Amino acid sequence: MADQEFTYADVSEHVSKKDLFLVVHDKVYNASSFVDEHPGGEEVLLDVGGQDATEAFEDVGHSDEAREILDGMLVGKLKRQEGDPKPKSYGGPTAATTSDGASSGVALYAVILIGGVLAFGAYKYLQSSQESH
Ligand code: HEM
Repeated sequence: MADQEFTYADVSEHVSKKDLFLVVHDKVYNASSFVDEHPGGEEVLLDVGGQDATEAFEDVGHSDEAREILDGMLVGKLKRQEGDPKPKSYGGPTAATTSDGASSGVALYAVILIGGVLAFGAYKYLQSSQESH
């Protein structure tokens, strides 16, 4: 049963609470038995029913236990077809923000440093021009 292949069209037919399929990392899961038990609430699962839930699932940073529950609900693989949405590539929750944060941090540091050097230069200049009188 878990070797079965589903297209997006197949998956998108299972969107009710009693019959809820979702896709995580190109695998198809039947989450109907779990909807009522989900600690994050049934609403979020119903929201991604019949769709690719990879991003939503990974964004939350689910535990290994959550992944085991997911494994237990596996019904098959997603069969991609032309015209399907692209696979969601997932680089981790902080991959993009970390590098952004680092570069703007360096820029800020440079501005402070240059400002400090200029102020020190001006101070020295004023001092020396006062002494020469
Ligand atoms: C069928 C797929 C899913 C399974 C098996 C699952 C399972 C779990 C489990 C076991 C927890 C408890 C905390 C943990 O162990 O990480 C949890 C929490 C949570 N889940 Fe899911 N989840 C699924 C899909 C989703 C999706 C698609 C969302 C969408 C945003 C979501 C949102 C949340 C949130 C917000 C919490 C935190 C609840 C809290 O701590 O109050 N989950 N989930």
